[in-house]
Order: sequence, then structure tokens, then C-alpha cells
Amino acid sequence: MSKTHVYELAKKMGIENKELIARLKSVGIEVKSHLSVLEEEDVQKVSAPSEPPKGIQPQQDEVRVTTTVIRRRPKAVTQTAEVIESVAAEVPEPAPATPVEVVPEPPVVEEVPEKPEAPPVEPVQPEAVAATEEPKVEQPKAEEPEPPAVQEVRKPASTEADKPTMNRARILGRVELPGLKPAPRPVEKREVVIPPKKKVEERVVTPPPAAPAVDDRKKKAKVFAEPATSTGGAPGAKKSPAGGKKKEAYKKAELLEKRERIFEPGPKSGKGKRRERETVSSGRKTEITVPKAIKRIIKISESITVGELAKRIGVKATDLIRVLMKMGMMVTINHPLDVDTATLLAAEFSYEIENVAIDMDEVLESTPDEPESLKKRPSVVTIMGHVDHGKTSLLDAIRETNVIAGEAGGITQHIGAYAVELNGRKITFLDTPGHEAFTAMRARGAKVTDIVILVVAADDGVMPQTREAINHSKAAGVPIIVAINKIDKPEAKPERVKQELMEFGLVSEEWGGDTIFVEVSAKKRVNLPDLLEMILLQADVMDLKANPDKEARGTIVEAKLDRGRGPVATVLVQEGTLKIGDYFVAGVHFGRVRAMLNDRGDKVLAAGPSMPVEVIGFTGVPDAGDVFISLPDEKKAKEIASYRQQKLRETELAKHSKMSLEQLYDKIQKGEVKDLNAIVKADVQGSVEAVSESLRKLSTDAVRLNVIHSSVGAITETDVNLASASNAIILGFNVRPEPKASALADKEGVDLRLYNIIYDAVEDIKKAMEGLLEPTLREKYLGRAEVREVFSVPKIGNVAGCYVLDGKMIRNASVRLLRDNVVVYEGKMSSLRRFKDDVKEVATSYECGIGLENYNDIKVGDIIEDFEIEKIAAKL
Ligand SMILES: Nc1nc2c(ncn2[C@@H]2O[C@H](COP(=O)(O)OP(=O)(O)OP(=O)(O)O)[C@@H](O)[C@H]2O)c(=O)[nH]1
Repeated sequence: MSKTHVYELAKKMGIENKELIARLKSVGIEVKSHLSVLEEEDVQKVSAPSEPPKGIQPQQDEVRVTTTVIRRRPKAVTQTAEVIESVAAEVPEPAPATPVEVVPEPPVVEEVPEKPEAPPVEPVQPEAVAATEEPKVEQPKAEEPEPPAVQEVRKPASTEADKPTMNRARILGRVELPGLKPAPRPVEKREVVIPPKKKVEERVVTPPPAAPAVDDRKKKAKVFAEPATSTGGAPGAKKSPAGGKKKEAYKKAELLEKRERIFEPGPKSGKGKRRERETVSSGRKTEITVPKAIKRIIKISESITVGELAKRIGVKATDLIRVLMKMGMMVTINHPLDVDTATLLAAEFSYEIENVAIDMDEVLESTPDEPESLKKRPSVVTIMGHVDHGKTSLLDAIRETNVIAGEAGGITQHIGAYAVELNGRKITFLDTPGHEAFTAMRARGAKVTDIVILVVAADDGVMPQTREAINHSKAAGVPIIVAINKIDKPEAKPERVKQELMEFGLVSEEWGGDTIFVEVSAKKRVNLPDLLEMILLQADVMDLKANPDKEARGTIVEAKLDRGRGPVATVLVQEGTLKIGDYFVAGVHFGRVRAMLNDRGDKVLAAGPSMPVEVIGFTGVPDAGDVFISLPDEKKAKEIASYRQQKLRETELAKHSKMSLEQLYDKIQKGEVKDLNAIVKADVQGSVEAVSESLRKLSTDAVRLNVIHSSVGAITETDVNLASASNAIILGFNVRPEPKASALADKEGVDLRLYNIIYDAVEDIKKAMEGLLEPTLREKYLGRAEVREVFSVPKIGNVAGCYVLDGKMIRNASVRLLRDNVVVYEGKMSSLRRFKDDVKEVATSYECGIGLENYNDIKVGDIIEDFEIEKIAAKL
């Protein structure tokens, strides 16, 4: 290796030929071109002085890094000019993030394959090295005469730096993640900066021909320094990461501890848990206990379900059902058992049943009062009549003109009833006019009304509802007072009304009858006091009395759930006196009177007979017509209410569990039924057998047909009861049900079918069973979109600009347009677009345009729901 070409040496040194030539010149070696040959001593000569100048001596301690970098740099400069440019721009940048991002070593190294030492340098970058460099930072900077040049470059580049170029992106990919923490930054920066400096030198600042090596070094040193400076106080920069680390470590520990405490309390409570577990497992081993005789009595009130009884006995419900089947009862787990059946059943398991049901009759029946305890009570009046004959007007007129003395000016409240006063005597009006309310109450067994005011418009006469009202009143045995209304009208013909009413047995006194007639005008307030007087008279005749000195009983007139007050109900006290704090039961609800208000909204402390009061303190909303009974203690009130609730549940359950051939299909669809039970009754034994046999043959794997009972003779109550208990249908051939059985079947909802031809019956059942398995159509919900805009498209019509709220919109799906939850259109989707393209479907949270087939009335805010109809095929 005695002779070396200039270009070879330059390459070796990692500098440009030009530069080397200049250097050679500076040491007195003249070369012509890069092809010139150098002697070995020349080579050494030119290499020797290229050591760092004294001023930059401190950098010696990082020679390894420096040299490596230096060697690599030129290549990097030429090859990755853009990167360098941006990096150069970052040199003076005080922002620490930028230099960190750019770690150009790898590309550089790649391009200088003959410098194998380069790559190892990278991973070697220890934080410590960076740290040692920090103090040097300032010196070179001070010497550095180039900032302007650098800045020049920086300006355009800085924006570039902000927006990563392809190159940058590539480089960014190599950011040393282990050094993500602040600590390694200085190292990275140092490295990062090196190429830019070089590049700056070469491309922007023309290297001075003289003393290039020294200059170079200086610049390098400066460049080293800059990134460090840019980190802002190197020592600090180093400390802080360390501090940060400590903090982080502390935080981590704290977090871990927290997590343990909150989510994994195991370690701490581990022992305890184990002990716990041990006790549990040892507890499980306890031997099966036989309840004491006293415990072998099951208390029920009137009835108990199979499931509940099984639970109380401690056996499986299926065991009970099995026993019941042996007893001839086909029941389900929810089937209610009466006391007798339950007793029989319990006996099988050595249990006794005790009926602890409250004697409801005892509670419900009001005790007869001693005649001397009875006191006069106001009459309760209901106004009835034909539509528009003036019922409401009359009620209002009476109320407005006859408010109770001394209470005038109070704000009237609608509580369903109100009281008026005339001559110191009170009259209570139920202010729900019409015979519907009247009959509804009566249907629930409530007899509230004492007197009916039949309103007949003088200009209209007797009308259909007038007749109905008369019939209802008569059926209830309530006396009628006729109010011929609208007598102010010129066309009023009161005499004609009287005449018409004669037909219904309502004959006025003047015509020799006993019905009171009053001609009034609700509008002009004519004769209203007369009407009231007549009511009082009628009440006197009726001698309405009640005992106010006992626990109150009454009827719910109206009930509602009030937002602020909870359930409230208007109680018309019929006997006794209701007081604040009284416990009561009404229908299936109980409660305690917390407050009482009259029809003017005034608080009252007590309400006597015929007084309507709004009661607060119900546990639930009772029904109008429910009997209200005040009770001495809460326990009893609760007991009665829960007993009634249970009864109600049982009745509902019984209703629901009944089977009809039509319902069967639905039930099987829901998976509730796999059997069709039938009871066969026929006129002759031959028919019974033939039918039973034909039906059994209809059984399939999917639906079993069980003839649970068959016999000759009429359909009896027993048959119906059996059908009811076992969800069976009754098929009768040439037989009729007994009248009582027919009524019971109606009541119990038992499907009773009568045939004359066996074939028809078998055919019916077959159809029902095939119906179970016929293909059915079911709607499948797909999604919903909200109309946000409506576009009018020429020739096409309106298209809804929608936002898919959930599910997805599928082209050609069936759709319905909902406006305020009301279906305003149902049909097909005619188009589904996203922007201008037809699409097959649009998913949630996307916008789309939807066209509806033959429908244009789309409005913003409408909801488009799409669905498809599924065919569910089922085969026998
Ligand atoms: N001239 C006259 N019009 C009356 C009188 N009473 C009621 N009207 C009018 O008759 C119409 C019907 O009166 P309402 O009190 O609403 O009759 P209603 O029987 O309560 O009607 P429905 O609640 O629909 O059954 C109203 O326009 C009243 O103004 C009256 O005494 N004289």
C-alpha cells in the first residue's frame, strides 16, 4: 500500500476529493487531480493534521463517536440531501422534539459500507455519552460564525421539518424508541445534527479553501453542541429524565398498589378468602336435615303454585308434577293448587298444609250498624243523559253557583266528585258524566250513586242515550230526577219531553206520577236551586243514613299517578270516617292516609259519609270502583292486599294458560307448547274411540297430540275444569255442553268445539297442526336512519338525505317511514345512494340518500326503518 490515489484516500477519509486536494495543498503536497497518486508519507501527512484542533480538545473523550460520525457524514450529505436539509434546519431549533425525530444514521451507514464501525455506533449511544457532551455545547457555538447561513436554510426547511417528507418519514421510523424518555435525547440530537452541519457547510456555506480540517472540526464541534443547546441546558436535561424516571417508577408502584387494592385484593385477603372457602366447603358437607314436625307444616293462603309448593317441600317441581299426573292432573309449574289438592300432594311428602288465608268475606263485609248510630248523610248524585244535552254544563253551573258557603273563591279541583251546599245541607256530585262511568262502577260491584239526574234537552227530547241512561238507572235501582235542560231556548218543548218520558215510566207528579221533573237552563242558570232542592227532597224520601263513627269504607271514584305526589285517588267515603294516618286497603293496594284534600284543594283531617276526598298515601294506583276499606293496622292491610294480588296473579295466569286451537300455533312458535291436549266427548263409544284414534295418529315428532280424557255423554263442568287445568281443548261429537259447562268454558277461556262429523274435527286439528308448521313470515329489523334533509330530484321526486342511526340501510329493503312513532308509509326503498353512487348498503353512522317507492311526503326528522320479511319454514 505504498501508493494511493487521491480519490481513494478521500473516500477513505470520507471527504470530498476537492477537500482532500485542498488539504494536501495546505500541507504542501501538490496534486493535479483526484486521480493523482500519493506516496504513503503524503498520505500520513495529510491524515495527521486533520486531528481536532486544540480548542475543541474536550471532545476527545468522545472520539469514538465523533470519528464514526464524521466518517459517515459526507455520504449522508450527498445521498440524503433532503433529510440533511431538514435536519440542518433543525440544528438551531430550540424545540427538542425535532432533533429527536431525525436520526439519520441508518441510511448513512448503509451508504458507507466500507465503514463497518458506523452501525455499531448507533446502538452504543449511551445516555452517559450524551451527557458528557453537554458542557461542550456552548464553546463551539460561540465560535461558530455560520448561524446566519444555517438560519437561511432553516427557514424554508423548518416548515418542511414540520411536515415530514418521505425521507423524514423513513427516518422517523428509526427513532430509537428505547430512548423515548428524555434521557437519550442529547445523544440522538448530537448524532442527528452532524450531517446537517456538514451539509450546511457544503451546500450553503462554501468551505473555505484554507485550513479546511480545522474549520471542519470546529463546525462539527459546533454542530455537536447545538443540539445539546437546543435541549436547553444539558445538565438539567440529564437530571430531569432521571428525576422523571424516579417519579415514573414511583407512580408505577403506586398504580400497581392501587390496582391491587382495588381490583386484586386477593393477596391481602387471600388467607381470609381461603379460610372462607374452606368453611364454605366444609359447610357443604353438612348432612341432609329432616325438618322438625313443626316445620313440616306449610302455610298457604287459599292457593299455592306447584313450583312454590315444591320449593317449600324441598323437592323438584317435576316430582310434584309426576304425583299430580298420577292423580289425573296435567299441570305446569305455575299452576295454582287449591288447599285440598295441595294438602293431598303435601301428604305424599309427609307435609301438612295449613290454610292461613284471611277470611275475606269477614273483612269485606261491613258490620251492620245499630239504628241509633246512623246519621243523615248527603246524597250522592250522578248526572246522565244524551250527548250534548248539557250534562257538563249543568255540572259546571251547579258547582259554580253553589259552592259551599264560606268557601267561595277557592280554586276548584277536579277530583272526580264535588260537594255543593244548599240551606246548610250538602249534596255530592260525581262529576264524571255519562252512563259509562256509572256502569263501569256498577260492574265492579260499587254502588255509589243515590240519585240520577237525567238531563234531557228540551229542544231535542228523548234520544238513544236517554233511554240507555234510564235502563241503567232502573237496573241499579237508583231513583231518577229529570232535569229538562235548555228551557231558555225558544224551540224548547218541555211538555213534549215529559210526554216522551212517560213511555219509560217516568211520570211527572203533576201528571199523577212520582218522578220529579225540573225545568232548568244550565246556560242561563235557571232553576238550579230548584233542582238542588228536589235532590234534597228525594234524599229525605230515601232517608239516606250512615254511621260516621267507625272505620271508613268507601269507593275509589278516580285514581291517577301524580308526578309529585305518587299514586292519588279520590275516595268517596260511604260509611265511617276516614282520618289522617288511617291504614287502608283498596283493591290490590294498601296504604296509609298521609294527606287528604277536598275538591277545592283544601287539606282536610277527616272525611265522613258521602264526602269525596283525594287521598295521598297509596302504594299503587287503585282502580275506579275499587272498594276502599280502612283497617286498624298495617299488617292486616298488607295481608289483604297481597292476598288479593296473589289472587289476581292466579286469575291472570289461569287466563293466559288456557289454550285454543288458534293460540296453539303462537304458543308453539314461542316454544311454549309441544303438546296439544284434547278431551273427546261423543254420543257413542264407537265415535269416542274412532276420534281418539284418528287424533292420536296426527301426532308427529314436533307436536304430540294427547287425548287426555274421552267419554260418552254431554260436556260437563268437570270436563271443562279438566280442560282448563290441563290446557286442553274439548271436542264434542254429536253432543252439547251442559249450560253450566258452556258458561264455565267461556269464563275459563276453554276452547270448546262441537262437530257433527268426525272428519271435520280431525281436519280442523290437522290444519291447526299444519298451521304450526307452515312457513311463517317474520319481520326482521335491519336498521334505522334519520331524515336530515329532503332533496327534490327532478323526475324522481323527493329523496331523503339520511343518517343511519343503527343497523344498516339495504337497497331494495322493505321500509317504513315513521313520523312521531306513527307509521306514515310502508313500502319499498327505491334507491340507496352514497354521494352520487348507487350502493348496496350503508352502515351505521354514515350518510346516504334514500328514495321511497311512490312516496314523496318525506320530512326532516322522519325515521326510515328498513326490514325484511323472513320465511320460517317448518316441516312436520
Ligand atoms: N241554550 C242552552 N244551551 C245549553 C244549555 N246547556 C248546555 N247548552 C249547550 O249545549 C251544548 C252541549 O253542552 P254540554 O254541557 O257539553 O253537553 P254534554 O251533555 O255534557 O255533552 P257531552 O259531554 O258531549 O255528552 C253546549 O254548546 C252548551 O253550551 C242551556 O241550558 N241552554
